[in-house]
Amino acid sequence: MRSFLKAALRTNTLSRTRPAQTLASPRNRSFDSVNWTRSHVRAMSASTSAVSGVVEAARGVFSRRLLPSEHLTEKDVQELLKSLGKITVNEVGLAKNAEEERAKAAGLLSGLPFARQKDRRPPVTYYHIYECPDFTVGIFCIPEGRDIPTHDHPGMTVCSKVLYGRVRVESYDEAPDLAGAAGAPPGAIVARKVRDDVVTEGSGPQTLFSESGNIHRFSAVESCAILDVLGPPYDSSQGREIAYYEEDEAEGLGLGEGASVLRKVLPPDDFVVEGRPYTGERVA
Ligand SMILES: N[C@@H](CS(=O)O)C(=O)O
Repeated sequence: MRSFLKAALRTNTLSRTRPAQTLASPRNRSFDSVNWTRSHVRAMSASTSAVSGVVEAARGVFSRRLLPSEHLTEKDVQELLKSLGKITVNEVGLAKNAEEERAKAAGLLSGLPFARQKDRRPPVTYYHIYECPDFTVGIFCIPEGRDIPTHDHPGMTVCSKVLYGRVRVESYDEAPDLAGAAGAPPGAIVARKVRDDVVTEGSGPQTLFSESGNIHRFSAVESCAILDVLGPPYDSSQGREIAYYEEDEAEGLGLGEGASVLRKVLPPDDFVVEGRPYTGERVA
């Protein structure tokens, strides 16, 4: 069973009581055609679309190139980043969500019942757009105050674009060079925090590579949507199994300035990703 699904099933009853297709991630993303809405069908008539442009550019990076993902550089993903730059909430069917979230953030909907449901801890949602053996494309929506916990993308490259909202990105690089790193507790790695900032739609597309910024956490400062292209996909049979981490106390271990100790953990109990039917432009 794919690792994400295993983790999700392990984590909570909500997951177990829902039909399998409501759980989704790049590792579990098949949707039934009944989920397609009218707008989706309308979009099918378009012969090309900005979303198809992203898929085509991703093919150029992950399918046609002989270079393994581990060796990709900024230069190799430029076309893909350019095509991601053209995507807005309109192309992916999230204009209404974005409008509602902006209104909530501005306090305009504070009298309405759903605005009072903060304690319900809404889940992260996932809109599956496309997958093939070389890469996957989908959108994660993270409600304000929730996160995608610290995790890695072994041997993978990920190009992303924030479509709305504000997300804090904390990224780490493994740092075997740090003094004392070899003495990390079993099941832990020594890493350097290489990034801690807030990203918005205006920040433009971003990339993480197999050796840089590969471990990260997304925390929604405001509810946000992130379009992700991951290549190659997670696949435990190929050594690309997702791992989750928690930061341990590094002080007193003599690891040197800026060192973090990341201990491998199971995903938190309340971390659940629910699938939603994608209603945006169809991939030609
Ligand atoms: N790679 C994460 C999502 S993220 O890095 O945007 C996952 O597939 O769960």
